[in-house]
Amino acid sequence: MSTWVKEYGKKLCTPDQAVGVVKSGDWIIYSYAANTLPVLDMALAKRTPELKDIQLLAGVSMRPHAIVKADPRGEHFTWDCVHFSAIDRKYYEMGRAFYVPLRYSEVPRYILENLSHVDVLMVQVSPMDQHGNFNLGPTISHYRASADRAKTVIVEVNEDMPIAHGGYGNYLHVSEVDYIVEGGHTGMPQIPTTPITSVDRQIAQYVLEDLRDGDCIQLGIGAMPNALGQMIAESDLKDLGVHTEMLVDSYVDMWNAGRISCRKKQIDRGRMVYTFAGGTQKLYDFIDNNPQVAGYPVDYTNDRYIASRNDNLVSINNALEIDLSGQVCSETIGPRMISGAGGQLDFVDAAYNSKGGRSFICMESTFTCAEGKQHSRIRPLLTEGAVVTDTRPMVQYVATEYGKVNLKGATTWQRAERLINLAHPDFREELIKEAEKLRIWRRSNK
Ligand SMILES: CC(=O)SCCNC(=O)CCNC(=O)[C@H](O)C(C)(C)COP(=O)(O)OP(=O)(O)OC[C@H]1O[C@@H](n2cnc3c(N)ncnc32)[C@H](O)[C@@H]1OP(=O)(O)O
Ligand SMILES: CCCC(=O)O
Repeated sequence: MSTWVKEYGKKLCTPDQAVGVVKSGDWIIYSYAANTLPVLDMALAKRTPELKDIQLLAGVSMRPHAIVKADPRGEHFTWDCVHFSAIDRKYYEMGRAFYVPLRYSEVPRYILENLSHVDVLMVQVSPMDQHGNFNLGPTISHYRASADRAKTVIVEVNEDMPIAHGGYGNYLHVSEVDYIVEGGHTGMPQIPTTPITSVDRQIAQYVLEDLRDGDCIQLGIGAMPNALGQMIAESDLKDLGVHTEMLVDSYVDMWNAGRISCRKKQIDRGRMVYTFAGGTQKLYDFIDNNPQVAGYPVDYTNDRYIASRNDNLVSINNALEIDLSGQVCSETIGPRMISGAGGQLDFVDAAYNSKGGRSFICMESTFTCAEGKQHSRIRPLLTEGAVVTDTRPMVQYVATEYGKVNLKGATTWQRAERLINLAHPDFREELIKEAEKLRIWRRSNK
């Protein structure tokens, strides 16, 4: 029996024994994206009545949590989230979740330097290999920093987790783990691709026109960037590279269609670089034991200097609204949290700083609310309480279904004119009147 198998045996315990280490007042690094903790979550939920003031650091939840069901009012566990998914948004609407305003690239440093204490890391892993390594599967993100900082490391083994190749930081070794829980076959969360609308296709078409063979792409979170991924798969582009934050199903389609080779990249040549992946089984099967994908910690993937070492880096991200001066809000509607800053600003910055790089902010020109009323996403001022995700000097191209414009170096009147031309025609007259009041409308504008 190898040393590592013996060590595994000593650390193996039941879920209840493992969560027994948690005490009131602890900070726990908890589930993130496809790294869910179905078994430890159930065990911890059973301890709800006896625990107080537990801080859970989580994000981009892809499965609902037993501890939220056991504590719907948040009297025992606080949900501190670095990015909201639709599930986290529900917790927030219940008054149950809080946001940590951060650029995603900064999360490892936040864990290492800004949290007063990190008591426990709970992380899902694939089964141990013969060298004593537990692979982190599709979520590398901030787990290396978390293991470095946490006083206690608990792993939950999922037999269904793919083995993801990486640059560094994609394994934990049994020697640094305190408790091992065997979760059996708990599957991977399945996130279906959102159907592509005709408006998504129109917007994506404007970006597609600007893509060139050999570009290195980053597609952001949400429906629209993934529509573009589908359209790239159907195009005749070739030798695309990938240096991104989130890997989704459309990258598999682009790969299978022969659009991606990563051969023109300046770093990680031949490899699709990402920090977390979420999608359907097709994506997890693609990652499994595939040396052409490389998972890295987020302070590598999203670092502007590292990402922009790739020439022709093109970032394509979605937004919720933009004001006439070019300030972009992608995370709130007024004061109401929708998602988070994520890696949007990281990649807007990195793409612009890459030789030949370009950054695109894309959005449908309108939003139809539950009452059936249409609202313009291009607004004179951002909705009161909205936060600025990308400051106006950072923003380069903006696209809606009415076209695309470049805001870099544009004056305030040029910005107003260009953005009003991207608005739905029903709102343009009103926007011009407001621009006049804001003194950003030039009489000869059209
Ligand atoms: C991932 C990478 O590789 S890097 C960086 C990418 N990261 C980012 O860009 C971070 C910021 N961006 C985001 O989080 C996303 O792109 C978003 C939120 C802008 C768009 O994401 P999508 O999933 O396409 O958004 P969607 O249109 O489904 O809207 C999300 C929610 O906001 C609501 N919403 C959207 N616009 C409005 C609006 N104008 N008014 C009210 N509600 C709105 C929707 O109804 C939906 O709510 P629900 O799911 O609770 O019912
Ligand atoms: C933080 C993960 C998601 C995003 O960047 O949008």
